[in-house]
Amino acid sequence: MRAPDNPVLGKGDVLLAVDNVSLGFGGVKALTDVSFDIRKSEIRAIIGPNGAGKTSMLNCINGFYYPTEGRITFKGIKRPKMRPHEAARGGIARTFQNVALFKSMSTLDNIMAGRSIKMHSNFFWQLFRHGPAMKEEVEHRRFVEEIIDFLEIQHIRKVPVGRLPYGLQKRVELGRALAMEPELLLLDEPMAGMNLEEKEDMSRFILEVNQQYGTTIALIEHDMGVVMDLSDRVVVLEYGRKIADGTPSEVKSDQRVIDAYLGVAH
Ligand SMILES: Nc1ncnc2c1ncn2[C@@H]1O[C@H](COP(=O)(O)OP(=O)(O)OP(=O)(O)O)[C@@H](O)[C@H]1O
Repeated sequence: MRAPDNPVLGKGDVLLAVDNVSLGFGGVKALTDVSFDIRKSEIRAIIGPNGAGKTSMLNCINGFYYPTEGRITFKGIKRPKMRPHEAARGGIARTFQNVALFKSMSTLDNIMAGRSIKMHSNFFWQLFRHGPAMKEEVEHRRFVEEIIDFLEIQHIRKVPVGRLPYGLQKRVELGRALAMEPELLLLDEPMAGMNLEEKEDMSRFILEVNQQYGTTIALIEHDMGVVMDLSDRVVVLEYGRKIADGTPSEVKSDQRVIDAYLGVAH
């Protein structure tokens, strides 16, 4: 029997399942037979040395790549081939290793751009900011302002993001992803390039998003302190294969994980 299109999942139910996924680029195998799941309302980390296949995995989950083998099931439904914007409409939003914002646009406009995925009125009405579009825009703007308050970025709401320091750009990018009200939020190295204070702020926001809104989060992160503090469960990849999966303390004491990280400068 086919699952309903929008099943109501409770905390701890499997939200996304990755089953035997492999991904190849010509002769290079980025992922080999990887399986794991992400449960509703958890913070799930994906870790591993450089080139382990972490970003490739996120790209499969949000539709940038389609697995060569295996399948991905989201909310109980085997995912058809889908593009990133379709995944976003389905409830999967992400941020990128290198910030991907509209640099000449303000913080507010970048976050509004993320919100546009939720807007229903057609282009004709939006063009004239009239009728249904007007009312809709007011509501969406209110939601975006809430995100701006939540992320404590009121002071930069009108600033073009290209002029902001990197740590703040990362925060705006998080805001844009939150504007999509995702069920699953994918964060690719959310702390990369940040100083200690910025990392603490970002950790706090990630925890608050998870706890206040119940948003399920999967993140790639190299800072092991952050990973161990934030995540409920950790999956470890090495050379495209899964080598461990468990709670932070289980993973930390796993000999294969210790070996994989020996000599790696993270
Ligand atoms: N578009 C692509 N074309 C060819 N090879 C690719 C492509 N994307 C990734 N790869 C290869 O797949 C492997 C996994 O790369 P991936 O970026 O997923 O690793 P990663 O764990 O995210 O690494 P890092 O921590 O350095 O970001 C690497 O060998 C990489 O060179």
